[in-house]
Amino acid sequence: MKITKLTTYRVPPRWMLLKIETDEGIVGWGEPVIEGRARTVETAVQEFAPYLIGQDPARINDLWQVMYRGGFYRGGAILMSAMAGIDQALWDIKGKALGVPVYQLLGGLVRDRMKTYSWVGGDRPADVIADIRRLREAGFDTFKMNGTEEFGIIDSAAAVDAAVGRIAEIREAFGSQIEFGIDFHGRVAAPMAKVLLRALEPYRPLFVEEPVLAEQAEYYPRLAESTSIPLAAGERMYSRFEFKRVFQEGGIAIVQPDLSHAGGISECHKIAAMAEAYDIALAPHCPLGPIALAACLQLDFVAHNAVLQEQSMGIHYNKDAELLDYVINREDLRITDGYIAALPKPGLGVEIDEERVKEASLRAPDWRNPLWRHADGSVAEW
Ligand SMILES: O=C(O)C(=O)C[C@@H](O)[C@H](O)CO
Ligand SMILES: [Mg+2]
Repeated sequence: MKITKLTTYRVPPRWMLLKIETDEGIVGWGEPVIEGRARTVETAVQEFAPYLIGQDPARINDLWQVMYRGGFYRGGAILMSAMAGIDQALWDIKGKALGVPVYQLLGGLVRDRMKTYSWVGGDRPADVIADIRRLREAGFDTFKMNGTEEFGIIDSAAAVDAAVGRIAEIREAFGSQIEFGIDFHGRVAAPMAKVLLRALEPYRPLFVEEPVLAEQAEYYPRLAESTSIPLAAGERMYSRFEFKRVFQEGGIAIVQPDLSHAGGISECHKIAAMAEAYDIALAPHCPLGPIALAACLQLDFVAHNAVLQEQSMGIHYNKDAELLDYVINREDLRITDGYIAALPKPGLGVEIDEERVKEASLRAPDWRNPLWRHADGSVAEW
């Protein structure tokens, strides 16, 4: 079998889907995208295309190594996202060619269903109580929300009280009937992370995510020493070579690689195994589309340490399109009582409605994340 064509579709809300065709008519789909840099990743995918066309799609490991080591400059958000989507599509092709789901090619199921969580509250997490009530009726009992709005390197007791007060209201309203992660989203600098973590301690969040920016990873072990709250990170780390330093230094209890940013199924499968060796839980990051989620689930079903899966249903970013808008059979990704069952279909387990994708690509936005500023006019972390 030979790769014959790569076609990228940028689509609402902010995703990009990749179709890889072969000379035997088998087609694989991937989701190479960095939110806010779709066109840049699209160019990176098209730069890989001349080498890939004519190659045997079954040789995923060699193609991955060529894409990674064949460039003198390597790694990083753009290239690893382009590679991630290509890798996902190659696994989709392999599974379809052999007539099995990808998880069968990775050693088979370690679980029958995977627990998911739902976002609440949006960029400025004001009224999350109503969101939680609505989603509990849909069967979810685990949630994630942003922990703060703009937050200063050093900030006020009032800003801390505002962040903590919202969490106190949640515990007051639901007690221990629900679990929730708090995403600091990199908005909190190291000096205030310790203050916030200590103030949140009494409300026992399931985890705090990105307690500091990924480029401040050296703080993870020190922050972990200061709190019993499990710390989570990974969405802005792009290869096992980045994750290994975090594993060695410690501090992270839950690792959250994004299968559309960190080199795809091949790379994240290795990251998951490394994490297991350090007794670190896996909770893949996935605020994206159906192919990214399907790729995550293929890993979740073979990784012993997988504990939670993010999915973007109803997430505040999904304007003009929702998680399941581009799949033919929405039942493939049905969430029942907060769980998704193992996807039985060959490949990644979802079938893409290409006509719908083509039509939507005519409306593709150039999504950019908001640019926030502090009251003094200086740039604030979003
Ligand atoms: O889902 C998460 O955990 C996030 O932090 C959302 C962030 O990744 C945005 O997708 C960036 O545009
Ligand atoms: Mg996050």
